Amino acid sequence: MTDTSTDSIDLSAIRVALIGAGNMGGPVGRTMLDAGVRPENLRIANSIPTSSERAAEELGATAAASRAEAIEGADVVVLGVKPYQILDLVAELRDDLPDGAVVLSLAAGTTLAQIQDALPSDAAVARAMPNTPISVGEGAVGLMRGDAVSDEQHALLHALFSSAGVAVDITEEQVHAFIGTAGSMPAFVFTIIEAMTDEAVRLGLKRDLAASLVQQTVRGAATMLTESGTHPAVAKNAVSSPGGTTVQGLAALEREGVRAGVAAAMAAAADSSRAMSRG
Ligand SMILES: NC(=O)C1=CN([C@@H]2O[C@H](COP(=O)(O)OP(=O)(O)OC[C@H]3O[C@@H](n4cnc5c(N)ncnc54)[C@H](OP(=O)(O)O)[C@@H]3O)[C@@H](O)[C@H]2O)C=CC1
Ligand SMILES: O=C(O)[C@@H]1CCC=N1
Repeated sequence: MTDTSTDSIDLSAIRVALIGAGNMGGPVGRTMLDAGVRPENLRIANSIPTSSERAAEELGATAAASRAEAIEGADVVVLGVKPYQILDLVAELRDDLPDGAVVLSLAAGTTLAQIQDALPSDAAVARAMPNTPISVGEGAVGLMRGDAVSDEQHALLHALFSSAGVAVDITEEQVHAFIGTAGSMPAFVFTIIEAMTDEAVRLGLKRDLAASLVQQTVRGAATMLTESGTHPAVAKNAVSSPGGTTVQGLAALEREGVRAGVAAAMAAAADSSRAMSRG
């Protein structure tokens, strides 16, 4: 996985069509606005005009009257619909795609080759595997580049995700691991945070305090590892006094199979991605 410099790419004249601004397309639109795309140059088309208008208002972008209108003159066409819809959408847009536009699919489990096959052979196609924390600039994006994507288009895609958190190039084989580790991971973390918060309430803390303590501790632990480069096992040992409270909790975690549970969740997401890609 590699990082790409996005220094000095001016996004103020770049036109983006966002077809499908839902739970993931919405944050993708937001991060592109944060990176410098102008609101009038981010045109949104959802399934029906009222939905496009609602999404555009929420993001501070522009609603298009139709999918065809959204992609007119676009430099980048982002496809944020569900995987089962994407090839029909590509077939619908095929004849109206502007020359020089790069098609960027967010869909899990639909390969570059499948999208490329539905388009003229010289069409530039890329995939992005984002996660929802890009909405706060703390997400991760894996970018997959099709053969017809030029160096300039590739740099443009990186620039569009420059406010997302981390954006790295990955291969389509790596995307399965990437989904387990980043794309689906927020849902696993949210579930664990919910469980910790509920238990803090059961132990007697008020819910507001419980929620803020759990979030602060999870955020703090992650920041500590990032900033210090310390191995998690070393950081864990520094919390664990001999015969103290932490070792009792850690022994319970191991007994309950938390490590195996986390690994199984990540592997299940990766396996599901691989199975979807096989069709
Ligand atoms: N959610 C996540 O965390 C992640 C999702 N993804 C991928 O992102 C894609 C979208 O997922 P998600 O955002 O969760 O799904 P949502 O259901 O939240 O959003 C789908 C969006 O597509 C729109 N849509 C549906 N049909 C059409 C159409 N014919 N033309 C234009 N827009 C249409 C919907 O509009 P309307 O509301 O009007 O129906 C909605 O805005 C999927 O392919 C998924 O694999 C990738 C990484 C993470
Ligand atoms: O659940 C899904 O299929 C999508 C892909 C990664 C996160 N959400």
